[in-house]
Amino acid sequence: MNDKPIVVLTALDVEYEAVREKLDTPRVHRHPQGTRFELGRLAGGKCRIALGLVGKGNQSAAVLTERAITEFSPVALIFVGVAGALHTHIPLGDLVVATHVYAFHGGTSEDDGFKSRPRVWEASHGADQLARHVARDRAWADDGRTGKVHFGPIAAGEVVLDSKVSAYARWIRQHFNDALAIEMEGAGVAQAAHLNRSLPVVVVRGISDRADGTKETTDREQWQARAVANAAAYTVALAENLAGEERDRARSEANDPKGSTDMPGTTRNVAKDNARVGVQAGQVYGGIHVSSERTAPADPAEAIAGLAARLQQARTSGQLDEDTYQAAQAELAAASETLLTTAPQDMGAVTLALKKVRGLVADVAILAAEVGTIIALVQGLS
Ligand SMILES: Nc1nc2c([nH]c(=O)n2[C@H]2C[C@H](O)[C@@H](COP(=O)(O)OP(=O)(O)OP(=O)(O)O)O2)c(=O)[nH]1
Repeated sequence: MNDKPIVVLTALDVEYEAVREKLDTPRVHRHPQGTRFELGRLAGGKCRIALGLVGKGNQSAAVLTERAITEFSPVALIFVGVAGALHTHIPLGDLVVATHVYAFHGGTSEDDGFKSRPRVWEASHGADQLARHVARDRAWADDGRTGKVHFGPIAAGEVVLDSKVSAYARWIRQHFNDALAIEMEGAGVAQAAHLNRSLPVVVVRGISDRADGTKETTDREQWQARAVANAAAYTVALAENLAGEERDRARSEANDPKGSTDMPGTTRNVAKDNARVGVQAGQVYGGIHVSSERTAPADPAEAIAGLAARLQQARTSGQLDEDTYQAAQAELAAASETLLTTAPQDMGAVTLALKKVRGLVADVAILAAEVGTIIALVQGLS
């Protein structure tokens, strides 16, 4: 089964908490640069979520979206948060899902005034259709939620708008008249996704104020928490649907590999003790070309570095759990260190550390085999 997660990003703690509540026993996933994601399945559902907090603003949203995409290779990305309404027909607590995101700050300042040069990102057709379907279905509101989902453009900039009459308010009304809501992260997220082969992104915003000078009051009345609770409920339903579509797609490709340019589903083997798995295949079409997947490096240090990278991939794909991954990396680091500081005839400690790694990754046959190859390389040094 294809088990790539859906990445869900948020800017504020109140937004993060609203989504986190929906996860069944989330576990921390630490990025080497310090970003902490939480991975978990939706309670009562099948979809895996990688949840992250990007903070306020388009810049950090773009950087951390890029980081999340690289780390998890997700099926799709959803940004969930609050926003201010730009049209009076959208009440507090309703949701706005972006059909377009305007980066409204772009422009040129000339003698006769400021000319707008916004960047615009359009939601992908498939994601937009599915988001509308989920909104119509209203199963997400089964627990009595009354919020409505509106589809339309969202304006994303670097300011919190809390006025009807300020220069910003006039500027937005004049140039982005169809924008339904205003916020500060959608443009960064959309740009990062666009640069990643146009990964499908859905921006979901719960309306928590009217961007009209009353934000302090609506914040005090807890509208952020109320609005984002609606947004999180809708997001859960959307994520399950996005993941379901991806499963259907993977299944139909596996059943009809001729119509697909990708490899059908991956076959994963678990080899224990002395068992070995040669080739296991469901159906084989056409001529068969067999070659070794990788040429093993002759240098043990290089081989250990390659293995460290593959351990990381195995952790990301869920083949290795966090504790096993950390323990294996620690042994690998010890092996590397000893390799550098020990004479070639005295490699016992390196071999021992590598054997511990092999024991730790024994459930992932391909990794265990790779460790075996490195052990042989190291033993060949002495
Ligand atoms: N409800 C609402 N949310 C907005 C607006 N503009 C805006 O960027 N957002 C979204 C995106 C940001 O992540 C976040 C900003 O809201 P906030 O409550 O943190 O704004 P603030 O900086 O004035 O808040 P504070 O820390 O001063 O209390 O909410 C807006 O006008 N209304």
